[in-house]
Amino acid sequence: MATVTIKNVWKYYGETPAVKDLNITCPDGSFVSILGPSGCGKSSTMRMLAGLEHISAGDILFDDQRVNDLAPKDRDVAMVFENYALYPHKTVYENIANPLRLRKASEDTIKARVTGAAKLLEISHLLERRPHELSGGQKQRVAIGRAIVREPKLFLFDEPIAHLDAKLRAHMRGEIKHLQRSLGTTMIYVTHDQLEALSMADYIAVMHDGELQQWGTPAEIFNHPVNAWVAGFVGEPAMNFLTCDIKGQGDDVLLRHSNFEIPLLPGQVRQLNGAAQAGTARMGVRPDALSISMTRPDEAAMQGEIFVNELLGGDMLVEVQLDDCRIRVKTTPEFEGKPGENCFLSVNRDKWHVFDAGDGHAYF
Ligand SMILES: Nc1ncnc2c1ncn2[C@@H]1O[C@H](COP(=O)(O)OP(=O)(O)OP(=O)(O)O)[C@@H](O)[C@H]1O
Repeated sequence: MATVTIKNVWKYYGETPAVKDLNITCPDGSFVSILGPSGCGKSSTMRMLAGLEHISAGDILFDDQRVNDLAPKDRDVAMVFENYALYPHKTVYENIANPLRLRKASEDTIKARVTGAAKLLEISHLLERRPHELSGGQKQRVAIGRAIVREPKLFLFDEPIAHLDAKLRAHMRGEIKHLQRSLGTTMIYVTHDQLEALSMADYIAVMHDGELQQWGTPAEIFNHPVNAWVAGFVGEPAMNFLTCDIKGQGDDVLLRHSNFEIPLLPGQVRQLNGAAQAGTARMGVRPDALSISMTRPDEAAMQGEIFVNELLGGDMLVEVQLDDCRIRVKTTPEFEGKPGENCFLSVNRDKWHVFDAGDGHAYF
């Protein structure tokens, strides 16, 4: 186990920076997800942690040890990739045993660790098979087994379940989280899938364009995004954004859209801190922080027209045309409004956000 510190780390490929001044501390024994879209620098970060990529500037420390110049084999790190790279001609047992054989471990140690890992991963019955006789999920377990037997101080998982089908992915999310908890080994898990990060990690590092946008627990990232980019990236269905004017003075401040006006709560006025008063701002509201009705509930309600309804299992997602934009509302499957009908939307006033119209930082 190890505390992993990434300190002012940069990665350049030629002139182009792929990772820009990254600072992250992953506590010992924690499950940390590095989350971001394709090209944001996730894999470059992982490869620097593993020692597969030179660090252009900055330091990486495992506990107090600076590992910048340590060869991959000396870092005591086990990696699992999306491509599990099993040896096709070897049995599952031998695939899992391979790193121990390379270390010249004793036959007793190999047997104990391989059977232990197989039991943990529930693949004991597959030990004599070869990779072509396994499903995608089973192959991934073998790859994880091969990482576990090394008993490393750090696991690096790079999109390990991205290619599995949705049902198996959901299952493996739980399995990997459970595994990390039972082993207690620090894990850094790269994904572009916000649901994976939110459901598995103790802490999430959200990256965009090589830069760390936000570090926090899943609840902090989801409920208090630091900027409009994080707010829009995390959460499914995605947050709605509306450009509004901010009007008023003192404690009486309103968010005004062509369609509605919402008075800010006193705490929200303080958080705005005068910075965006008398200007434009972006209002952000998640689909489940809105409620929809067919009659006007109060003066502050937004008025729109139902564009389309989508039934998503236990929820109904309603897309509403609001002047020149569309916003999405989560409601129950019993909702009876039909496309083309007028409707009203109310905002849960504790659960909306205001972002700066310029740089997008969150006021609240
Ligand atoms: N070996 C390389 N040479 C040049 N540029 C590279 C190299 N590897 C990555 N890059 C560039 O660095 C940036 C970050 O790439 P990286 O693979 O770290 O992103 P990522 O977030 O892991 O993306 P993905 O999810 O698609 O794998 C991208 O713009 C990519 O094109």
